[in-house]
Amino acid sequence: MILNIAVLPGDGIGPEVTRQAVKILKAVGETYNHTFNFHEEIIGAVAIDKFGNPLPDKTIELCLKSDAVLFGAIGDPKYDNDPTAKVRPEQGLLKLRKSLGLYANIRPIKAYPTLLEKSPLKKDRIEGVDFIIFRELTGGIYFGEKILSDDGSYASDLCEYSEIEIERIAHLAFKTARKRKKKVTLVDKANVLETSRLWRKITTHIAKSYPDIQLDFLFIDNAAMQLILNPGQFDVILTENMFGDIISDEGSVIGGSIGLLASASIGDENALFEPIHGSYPQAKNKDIANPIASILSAAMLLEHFKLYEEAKAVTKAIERSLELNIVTPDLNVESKYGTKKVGNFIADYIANSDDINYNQENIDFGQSTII
Ligand SMILES: NC(=O)C1=CN([C@@H]2O[C@H](COP(=O)(O)OP(=O)(O)OC[C@H]3O[C@@H](n4cnc5c(N)ncnc54)[C@H](O)[C@@H]3O)[C@@H](O)[C@H]2O)C=CC1
Ligand SMILES: CC(C)CC(=O)C(=O)O
Ligand SMILES: [Mg+2]
Repeated sequence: MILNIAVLPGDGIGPEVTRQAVKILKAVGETYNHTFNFHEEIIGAVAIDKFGNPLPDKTIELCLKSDAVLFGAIGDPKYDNDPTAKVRPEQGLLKLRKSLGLYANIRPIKAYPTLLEKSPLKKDRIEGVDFIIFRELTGGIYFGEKILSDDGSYASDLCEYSEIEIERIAHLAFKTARKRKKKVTLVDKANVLETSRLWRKITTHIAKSYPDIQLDFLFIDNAAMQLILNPGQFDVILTENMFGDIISDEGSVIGGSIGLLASASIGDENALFEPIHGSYPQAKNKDIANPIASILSAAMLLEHFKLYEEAKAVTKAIERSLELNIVTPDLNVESKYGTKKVGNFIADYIANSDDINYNQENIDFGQSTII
């Protein structure tokens, strides 16, 4: 298969982790005889520094003509600490999602057997946990009209949703549940918000076309608690933009690190693959950021193009790195392995298959010649 992949590393740890994902895709391409072409462009704070624009036209054009986008992260403390900044890195990502019509952000969350002890949550609560959050990505409060009064004493963010925005992601969630444990939980705040009541009405209507799927409702405040108390109850969570953003970071605690959580942002015409974490500026250029979220996002890209065997090879290599404790310091504070070495191990494992006897003491890291 030939794929043209736009690579947007972005800011902070974005370039480091994305480099590992590209390395893994190159290993997959070489091992399974695919041609993956990579074209890089800027987005976020680096693009503001260069062009005064967090999403330059060239970047959108590249994404629109590519088969898929691999995104790193955006954000920089100089904007986070300046609430008056008019141009912000995050606007680049929001505009990109809107421009590409990426309305469904799919965030799988699972507890890896080898990491059960790494989570601050009790083992018996998280064992076997495996659910997916379907987060609406181009509507809601992030995209509604924003007002700041001239004297700066009043601000407003409008939360809006239309029927079609809810319908299209709800169908995706129900279809996915059909292939899983057949349960959809709509997370909202329908006791207070008009938009949430619209979500309930439309989702209840759509559920009639999926009689084999159980539809449950949870208010967001309760859902935030249930996610910690009893995460095993979830299969597919369907929710609006901001609630999905928040509960997925919370859910990452189940796996042991946000550095493990990948996502696919899907539209009718385009697809983008991105870790759920941000630019983690404290770790920039320190070779400590966990690259697995980015590498798993690359695996989701492969699945999107029905390259299931290839995606499996990536997840198997990741699982092996976790089993061998070849992990970054977020999963083992005493780890001697950094971002690059974890990436190298996973790339080498894919290229050499599991015939090699990986003896941790004998691993010659850096032998990966791919990047
Ligand atoms: N999709 C994106 O590009 C996102 C961008 N941001 C931006 O990122 C910047 C930092 O935001 P924060 O709230 O600090 O969120 P963050 O996700 O960058 O970091 C929060 C914490 O998560 C952990 N973490 C994140 N990524 C990790 C990785 N790969 N390996 C190990 N640990 C990791 C670290 O402990 C870190 O302190 C801000 O400018 C924010 O706007 C935040 C979220 C998403
Ligand atoms: C940085 C924001 C625009 C979004 C965010 O936090 C996310 O997509 O997870
Ligand atoms: Mg977020």
